[in-house]
Amino acid sequence: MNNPQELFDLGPVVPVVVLDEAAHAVPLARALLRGGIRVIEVTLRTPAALAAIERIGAEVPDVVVGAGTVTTGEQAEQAAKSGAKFLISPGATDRVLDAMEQTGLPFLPGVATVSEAMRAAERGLTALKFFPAEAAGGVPYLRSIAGPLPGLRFCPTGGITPARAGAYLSLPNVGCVGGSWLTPADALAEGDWSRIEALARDAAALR
Ligand SMILES: O=C(O)C(=O)C[C@H](O)[C@H](O)COP(=O)(O)O
Repeated sequence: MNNPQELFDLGPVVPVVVLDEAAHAVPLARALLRGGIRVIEVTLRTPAALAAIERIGAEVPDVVVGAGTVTTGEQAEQAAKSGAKFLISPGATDRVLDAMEQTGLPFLPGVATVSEAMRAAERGLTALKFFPAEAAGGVPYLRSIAGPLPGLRFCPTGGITPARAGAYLSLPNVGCVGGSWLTPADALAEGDWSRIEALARDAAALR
């Protein structure tokens, strides 16, 4: 995969995961895969994240694993070294954009305003994360900007629930949605993989 638009073809929902234990990475990825989810965003918010990315890449090759919460250039490099197949950032500073570009990996920079989206487009970036989706205006916002910014497609993330996801996915400028609801912290802590598999199955059927 080298085009970020291809991320949108991996399925309607990108699970956003916070992993405290690298040992949970492989059983989690397998549970998501059994439920029909082929993509996973491991957020770089915990010390276990890079090892988790490495393990999923090595042991669950049918899942496309990427890194989320990329907020520094160094994190972009580290994620690429750990085998991340894509990068996702909540924002779009020049430094982070440069670093993500340098990895050669497909990436989704985060934007929340029209000017941010236009700045990204000026760099040739047309696949973007819309974050924080619900707080920044949600479905009506994305619908409003589809006219003036017809070349851009978004992965809205932030505050999206299974009940809200369908409305986003019906918009022409939405490629997929991201969310942490598929991997609740208590299910992860308990190793409740069947619950996660069921949540994944419902999410995979969303579009
Ligand atoms: O970590 C990142 O890169 C982010 O930008 C934030 C996450 O995508 C959201 O926190 C997920 O949102 P929830 O589904 O509301 O939990």
